[in-house]
Amino acid sequence: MRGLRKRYGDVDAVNGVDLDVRQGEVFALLGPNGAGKSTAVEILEGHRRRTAGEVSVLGADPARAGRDWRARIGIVPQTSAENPQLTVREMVRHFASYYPRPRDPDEVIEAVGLAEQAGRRVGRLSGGQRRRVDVALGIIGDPELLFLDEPTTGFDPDARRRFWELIQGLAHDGTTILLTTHYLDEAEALADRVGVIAAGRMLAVDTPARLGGRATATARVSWRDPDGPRHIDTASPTQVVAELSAKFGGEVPELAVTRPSLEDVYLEMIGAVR
Ligand SMILES: Nc1ncnc2c1ncn2[C@@H]1O[C@H](COP(=O)(O)OP(=O)(O)OP(=O)(O)O)[C@@H](O)[C@H]1O
Repeated sequence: MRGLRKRYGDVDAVNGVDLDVRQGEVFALLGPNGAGKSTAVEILEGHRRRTAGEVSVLGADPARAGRDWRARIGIVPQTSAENPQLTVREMVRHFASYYPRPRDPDEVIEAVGLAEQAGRRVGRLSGGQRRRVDVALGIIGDPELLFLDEPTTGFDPDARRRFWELIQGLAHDGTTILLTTHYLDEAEALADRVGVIAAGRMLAVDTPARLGGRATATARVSWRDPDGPRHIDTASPTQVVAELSAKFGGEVPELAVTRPSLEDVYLEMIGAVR
């Protein structure tokens, strides 16, 4: 996208965003509530009209692309409209019939961890289980490009880890993935690169490890002395650890070397535009 803008009345929801997501990449869009993430993603999906700017998705303009293009993308929207009367298996099979080359419905149900619930009506599932149905419907068409809008909201920790493995598997098989998330650990686990949006503008795009200068940021070396916990902030933690090791003659009690977390740099970044 180049110079993407979306205006609702007098609100600039997306205010001149440039972004390239590469084929085969997992890209995470981060940003506070109301930053413009869903608006941008829905424009890319062809579900929302833009006010201005250029957009190309799999070589087509989503505002004009047709059914063939639609069959090549998969969408897990933020809120879904499932039929509560259908069973999980009926629902997934039904969606499979929309696509020219769908994946096997039972395999997809298994992959999202719903094999045991396959015969249960969607309306009887828990919130997290319904979210897994959404994910199943997003991948049933075997998309080249998958959009995931806050996919793991409501997942328990085990389901989130399993979902990550599913996404890593899809990425490994070459699916390009654009996701939005409020979970920084999710972005760190999944994304090749992240983009931080606030107030409709892209503040930074980088790998999770390098965002906001994380990789070169001052490290904190902390340990326990006989008289209590100690720490030093330093640009050369290896040297500090070597000195401590010599001083203690071996193991340094409670030794840790830490750098700012992705959440630390993210919060600092969005704090600057509040
Ligand atoms: N249909 C609409 N009509 C008017 N304003 C809208 C509409 N949809 C979104 N907005 C406004 O556009 C801005 C961006 O909203 P958007 O849903 O894109 O944010 P988001 O980053 O996805 O937020 P969240 O993390 O809460 O999902 C907000 O100020 C929102 O109130």
